[in-house]
Amino acid sequence: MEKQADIFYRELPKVELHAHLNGSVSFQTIEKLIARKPHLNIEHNMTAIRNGQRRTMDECFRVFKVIHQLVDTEEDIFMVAKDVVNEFAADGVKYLELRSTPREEIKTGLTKRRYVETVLEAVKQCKGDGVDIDVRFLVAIDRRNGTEVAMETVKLAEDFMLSTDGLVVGLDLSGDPTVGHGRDLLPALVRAKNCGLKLALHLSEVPSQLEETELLLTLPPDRIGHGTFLHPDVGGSQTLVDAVVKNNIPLELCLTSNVKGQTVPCYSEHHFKFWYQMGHPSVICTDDKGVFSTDLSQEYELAATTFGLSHEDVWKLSQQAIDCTFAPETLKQQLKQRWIDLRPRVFR
Ligand SMILES: CNc1ncnc2c1ncn2[C@@H]1O[C@H](COP(=O)(O)O)[C@@H](O)[C@H]1O
Ligand SMILES: [Zn+2]
Repeated sequence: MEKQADIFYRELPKVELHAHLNGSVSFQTIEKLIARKPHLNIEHNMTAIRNGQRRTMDECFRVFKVIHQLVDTEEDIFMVAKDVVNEFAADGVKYLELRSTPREEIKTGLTKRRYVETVLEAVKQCKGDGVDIDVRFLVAIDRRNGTEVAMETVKLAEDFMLSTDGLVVGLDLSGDPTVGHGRDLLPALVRAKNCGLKLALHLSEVPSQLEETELLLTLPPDRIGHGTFLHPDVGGSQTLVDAVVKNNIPLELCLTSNVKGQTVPCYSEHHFKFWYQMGHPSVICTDDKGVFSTDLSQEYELAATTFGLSHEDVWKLSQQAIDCTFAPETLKQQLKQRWIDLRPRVFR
């Protein structure tokens, strides 16, 4: 991260609903990982996209491969997860839904089950240390891996949902949007929905996904990641917009991710404007705070300065995000109370 957001945005209590674990690894943590694995010859410019830089989506997905090389043992995952949770807390995030793709690494003996357990152990340790943040986890399906792996992932998520006292709340569908098709993943997603896992799906992140989005909206998902190409002005359709509105599906919007990944030409043309003006539930998120060199305070500040939002508007935006979480009702109520308690400090 290169520039700090104004104090109002840092002190604003925030909810982060769209954060990929390995995309959220900070410069400092990358430093520690590089020191652990000098033989990989990985440099910082291979793991983060600095301000003013742009990458194609393809290049973005190559960055994740580099980070995955650096994060391939239980120890690495534990450290990364702890650091990421602490960093979000330090940025004023009070509730975080973290997502990650369970990975098997034959070389190091890492299994998908241990992968998830390790992330959850890190989350619990943070809680035990008194870090001021509530964390929940979404198990991610990488769309490139197809039908069978998706189904296995759902089964794993289901097991964890039942055995972790509500820490695992749902499923994410992510991965390179130019690879694979949602129709192959539909049976796994239907199963997930039927067993009570909440669904946060990356939809229409690139222009070519109209048909897939139409299909996956029939589930319907509980939240949509990006939804960049849903509306008719950018090649989507009114039918898609109507389906999202009718089902009241919140959108997770990640300004810097979309601008740096070049699916949106500039901040002022971000689809936040379209959905926010309609009064549709829209949640500002980071996506990959490490890779895109940002944090949630900065994303709120960027939304405010780009679209002329007052501090009061920004406050409402962060408060309304509570209702878009997959947290149980009791936790939502506690969070709403926190917002009330913290307000005088933020507006002093
Ligand atoms: C930029 N837009 C994006 N679109 C789609 N998927 C993305 C993404 N950013 C990240 N991921 C997904 O998250 C993984 C890295 O974190 P984890 O190893 O799971 O913790 C990536 O490999 C990709 O599958
Ligand atoms: Zn994402």
